[in-house]
Amino acid sequence: MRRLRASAFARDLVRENRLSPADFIFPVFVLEGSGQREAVPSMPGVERLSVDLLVEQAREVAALGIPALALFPVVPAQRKSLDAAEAWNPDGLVQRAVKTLKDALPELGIITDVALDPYTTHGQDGIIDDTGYVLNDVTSETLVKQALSHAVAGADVVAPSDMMDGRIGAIRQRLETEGHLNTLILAYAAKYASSYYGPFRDAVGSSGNIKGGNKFSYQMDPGNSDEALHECALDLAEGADMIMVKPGMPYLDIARRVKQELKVPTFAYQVSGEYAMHMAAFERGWLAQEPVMLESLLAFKRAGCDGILTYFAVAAARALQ
Ligand SMILES: NCc1[nH]cc(CCC(=O)O)c1CC(=O)O
Ligand SMILES: [Mg+2]
Repeated sequence: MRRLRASAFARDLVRENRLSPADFIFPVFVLEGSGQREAVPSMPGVERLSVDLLVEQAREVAALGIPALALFPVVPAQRKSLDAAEAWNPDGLVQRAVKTLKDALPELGIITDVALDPYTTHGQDGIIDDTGYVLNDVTSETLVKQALSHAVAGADVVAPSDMMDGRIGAIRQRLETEGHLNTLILAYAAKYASSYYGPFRDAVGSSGNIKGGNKFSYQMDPGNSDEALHECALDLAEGADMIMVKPGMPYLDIARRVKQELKVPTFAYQVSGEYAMHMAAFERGWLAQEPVMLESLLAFKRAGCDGILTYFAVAAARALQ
């Protein structure tokens, strides 16, 4: 076996999987105002940006050959409510950010997150009843309005990350009747109730709202694997174009099964906690940043993913130039 490992040319020639900037989706946190830039303490190197600065960052993203951005809003407390009405405000932060980005960089794919957690006072992804239970169908109707407002603003891809049942079908139907025939749906079909999301909740400012709560009644149980295939099959039947598995590295087995059994475009989200643990080790000098970052991303390709949503997108794309 060692003959093919003995020289760089032979290793290059027989390498089965490789990374390219075209594999990445870059997640960004968008703030109100202009000239605003805030560091996220639990995610070193990640900044929340107002739309004007985000456009500058998006230019670099596009120049590096990264195909798409995923937008996550930081919603001011006074815009949060029990009914999450700000989520479908045509002049809301996300809707304005989408318009501005599409005007500035029409070729860059813009993916929007369809979920209510940035907009609810309690930080849950849906509308709750008086026991705190997240109501499925009422939430789904709200998600339809939110997704449509994103499509109207010009989003290329709407990405429901809420895990309500039936919402993909409802969103697809509404997009069709409103004439948004080519708006893509990236379904967070296999999204686990993970403890790796903590830094993200800090970044969007929802961790204080959700307090000691959890999302066990709608996100998947980490013990399950077959259920992920069932979830993905349902979302595909309802009209999803692409599937997201989330988190990433601890769920590579799921990404592998989804790709192998369903043979559809499959993405994985290397989530905030995965980013944070890598960065913590890099900052301490315990792991070497560039090779470990690239190795962590290559694992997704080997598992069969078509792409990776990662906070390392820009750093990795630079490393690959
Ligand atoms: N709609 C919720 C949402 N959208 C993106 C993330 C997490 C992403 C990350 O950790 O990087 C979450 C997590 C949650 O359920 O609170
Ligand atoms: Mg589902």
